[in-house]
Amino acid sequence: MCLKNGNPAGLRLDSVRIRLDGRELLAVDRHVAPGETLTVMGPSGSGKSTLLAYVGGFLDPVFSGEGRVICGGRDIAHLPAEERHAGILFQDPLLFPHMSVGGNLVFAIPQAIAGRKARRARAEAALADVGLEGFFDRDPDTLSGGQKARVALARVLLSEPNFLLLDEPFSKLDMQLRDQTRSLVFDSARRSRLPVILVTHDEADAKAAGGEVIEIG
Ligand SMILES: Nc1ncnc2c1ncn2[C@@H]1O[C@H](COP(=O)(O)OP(=O)(O)OP(=O)(O)O)[C@@H](O)[C@H]1O
Repeated sequence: MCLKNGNPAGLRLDSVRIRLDGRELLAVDRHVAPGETLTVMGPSGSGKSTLLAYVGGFLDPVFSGEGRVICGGRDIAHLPAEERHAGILFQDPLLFPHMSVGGNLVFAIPQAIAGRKARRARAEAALADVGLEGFFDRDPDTLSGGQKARVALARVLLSEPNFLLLDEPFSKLDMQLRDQTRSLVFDSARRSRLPVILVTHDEADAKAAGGEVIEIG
């Protein structure tokens, strides 16, 4: 299930509760509208990344999670990660080093889009959208941190996700790049009508995201 034309109903976290060693780590009830960002803040160890793992379908089995994650009108909380179509950005862009930038992007395009030329054209357009026209044949190791972050964003958007999960994606960028990359990410999410959950320690990230901020822990 991949929702075309954005995610019209947004994302609902309905009575989400996560426990570790029998103790409640976090409890969240929230709706994230299409194109909006829910920012999750809280001390180190409070469970912010764990919440993203629950929503994305990659919760470590040491945790027990319950509660519905409603996306596209159905509860996806029990689906395997690959059926949830989460677009995920971490601190490190994690591009495949043995592939070109273009290879990394084409790899993310859904199989339903057939034909080498069509797939390449999509990847090139996505690169242009993030200000990296002409980078298709570059080796990822030759890119700056900010350029890698842009490629990672282009890759996530090409995968046609239903929502975005962002785990401190700007924290390793220098100040100026941080501002640019934030704008690019949140503008792209708004344009694509994607609900976003952002985990951060940085108030400036929350401000740039512009949506509701919750504190856990
Ligand atoms: N595999 C694991 N086994 C046991 N405990 C774990 C495991 N992974 C995480 N934890 C614990 O679960 C709690 C929540 O971790 P999590 O990474 O979600 O916190 P966080 O709020 O994202 O922290 P930070 O801000 O430091 O990234 C922490 O106390 C952590 O030590």
